[in-house]
Amino acid sequence: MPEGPAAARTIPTPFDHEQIRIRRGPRSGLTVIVAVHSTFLGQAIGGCRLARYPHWTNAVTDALRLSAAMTHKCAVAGLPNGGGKAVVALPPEVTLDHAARRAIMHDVADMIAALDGAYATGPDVGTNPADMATIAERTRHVFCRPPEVGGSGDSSGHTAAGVVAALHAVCNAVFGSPQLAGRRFAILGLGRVGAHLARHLTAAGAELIVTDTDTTKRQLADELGATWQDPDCALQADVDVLVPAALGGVFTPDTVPLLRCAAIAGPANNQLDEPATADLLHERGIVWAPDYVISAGGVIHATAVELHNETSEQATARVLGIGDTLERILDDAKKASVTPAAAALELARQRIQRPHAPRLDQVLLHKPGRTTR
Ligand SMILES: NC(=O)c1ccc[n+]([C@@H]2O[C@H](COP(=O)([O-])OP(=O)(O)OC[C@H]3O[C@@H](n4cnc5c(N)ncnc54)[C@H](O)[C@@H]3O)[C@@H](O)[C@H]2O)c1
Repeated sequence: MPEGPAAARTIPTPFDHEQIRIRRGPRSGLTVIVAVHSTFLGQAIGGCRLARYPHWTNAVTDALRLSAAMTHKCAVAGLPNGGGKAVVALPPEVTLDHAARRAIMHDVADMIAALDGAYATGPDVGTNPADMATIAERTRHVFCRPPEVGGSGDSSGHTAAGVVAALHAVCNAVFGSPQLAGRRFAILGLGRVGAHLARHLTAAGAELIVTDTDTTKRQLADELGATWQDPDCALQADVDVLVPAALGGVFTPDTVPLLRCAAIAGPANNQLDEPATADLLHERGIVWAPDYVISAGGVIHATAVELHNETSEQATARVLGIGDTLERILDDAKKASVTPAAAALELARQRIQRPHAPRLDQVLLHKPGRTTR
């Protein structure tokens, strides 16, 4: 390993985890993965994802990438935390009743408890504050339980608030005005965050195209007077800003040439199939606001309120700071003639140092090879 200042500023790679635990849950029978990417800045945090995967190994890949992105997210947000993620791999055909869901959450909770504070979880795709209350029955390392049991509740409104702050910054950088009124947006995914964004953008006077694979969400589109399109069409919509708010991997060498937007800014985690896709977007003149920068509102709010005892107003002010952070990143990128992705990574680099090499006894089942960077 090289020594000196350059080495000290090296960021952990996506496959450079401190701990990866994979276990078949004794109650649920499902594969549960907990990936702790880094605790260098503090306790690793990141949501618990409950999603369908063709095979549990796909869930491992997801956990590795998502937990690494959480390290970047926390660093850029200025949080004293590292990145982690819990993923439960649901086989495609399985449906869950109440008892099965509790069993899953207790399996997740026991794995978190065994990490002895290295990682704390919160809601993510497929889980909610009530699930966090179930996890809290077996470990205290959990965020966003419902307010009635002492947590800060659903984080999606705060995530959306951070994205809105980022959208103002993007519009300012790309169109010379932070105004959202009259701009055209396409929101891909009308889930918890996407629905908040759709309501906010409509109220701000923006023109909206929306989509979701769940066609029951069309009701919200009708309510808001938004144009409904199917997911493939919406991706190619002729809009000012595309707002990915569903799952990751949307932008690939195949989809980038189809895009007709000026900018992309949305909460979906891991939007690029590979980091190099940021260069393809840049070459097409499309400004990509790095997902981990602008989707940090939920985690910023939850940690401020639940860990640092800040008031909701103080926490909200921090969330809105995402707009300033993105403005700085877009400005740095322009000055250095690099992509916003590269400028964001440099900001993360300045805040993260490479953690100590993992102890072998911490890597219980799986330690993928280090990638070149
Ligand atoms: N909830 C938060 O606070 C938060 C915080 C940070 C990042 N994120 C990320 O934002 C994204 C959305 O989160 P959420 O909490 O709203 O999730 P959600 O599960 O509530 O919503 C996701 C929505 O996307 C839809 N969808 C799935 N595949 C789709 C596709 N191919 N095309 C269009 N729609 C599709 C689903 O039907 C669902 O309505 C996720 O990537 C999540 O990791 C969420």
